[in-house]
Amino acid sequence: MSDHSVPANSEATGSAVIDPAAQSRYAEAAIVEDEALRLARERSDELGAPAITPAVGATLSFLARLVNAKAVVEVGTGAGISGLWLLNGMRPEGVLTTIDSEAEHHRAAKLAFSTAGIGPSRTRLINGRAAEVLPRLSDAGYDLVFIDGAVTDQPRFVAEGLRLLRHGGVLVVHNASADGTVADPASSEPAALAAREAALLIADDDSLLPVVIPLGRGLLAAAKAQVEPEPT
Ligand SMILES: C[S@@+](CC[C@H](N)C(=O)[O-])C[C@H]1O[C@@H](n2cnc3c(N)ncnc32)[C@H](O)[C@@H]1O
Repeated sequence: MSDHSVPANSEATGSAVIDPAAQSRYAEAAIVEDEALRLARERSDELGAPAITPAVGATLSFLARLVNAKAVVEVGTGAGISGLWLLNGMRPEGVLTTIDSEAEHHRAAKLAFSTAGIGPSRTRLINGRAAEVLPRLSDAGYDLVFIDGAVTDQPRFVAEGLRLLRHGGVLVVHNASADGTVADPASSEPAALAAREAALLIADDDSLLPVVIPLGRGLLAAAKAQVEPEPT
């Protein structure tokens, strides 16, 4: 017998329901990170740049591999944990463009990339505010866009990210749950409102196929159609 509590809707759906915390532990325990990631996590803790979890990292690698990513944009480099995972799934010659407003975070990320044996030609670190940097990047020039900045910036970054995404590419927003507040209909905190607005931008775009992946702080991923949808 499991000692996990069973959510109230399990009888109504008739499906076997596993405690979400147990599911999350299962997903995270399945991933083993290497020494470069372990060291990067230490630096990330010291800097106070909260990193994605291992299962989120594995999901990013998986998606990068799935879209055969050659060009990826990331908002929120931090100490480079998500960057390492993205690069792991990208094509060997692929380039990660990663933006962060904190030069210190970029120094830590550079160290993480070199520790992992990633050549400098594979990363383009742009130090600046994403709202100023993203508009300078090419339309439809990227296979995958990963957004991991402040939740309140998500609508602006999603709008820019969708412009950058090629057909058949994938957009991924981290902390789409706004630290769990989105699921509470009564919450009108700025972060919850912003995360909802970003999700609506995605939901309203007919070329996108979205999915919520409940790992880490919540991923909202959206696959862009291979071709422009027919006008209705
Ligand atoms: C949650 S951390 C990113 C962690 C990283 N993705 C990882 O998993 O290792 C968020 C990062 O976004 C950066 N950031 C926050 N707002 C930003 C903005 N407007 N423009 C650029 N970077 C920003 C912060 O400096 C911080 O390094």
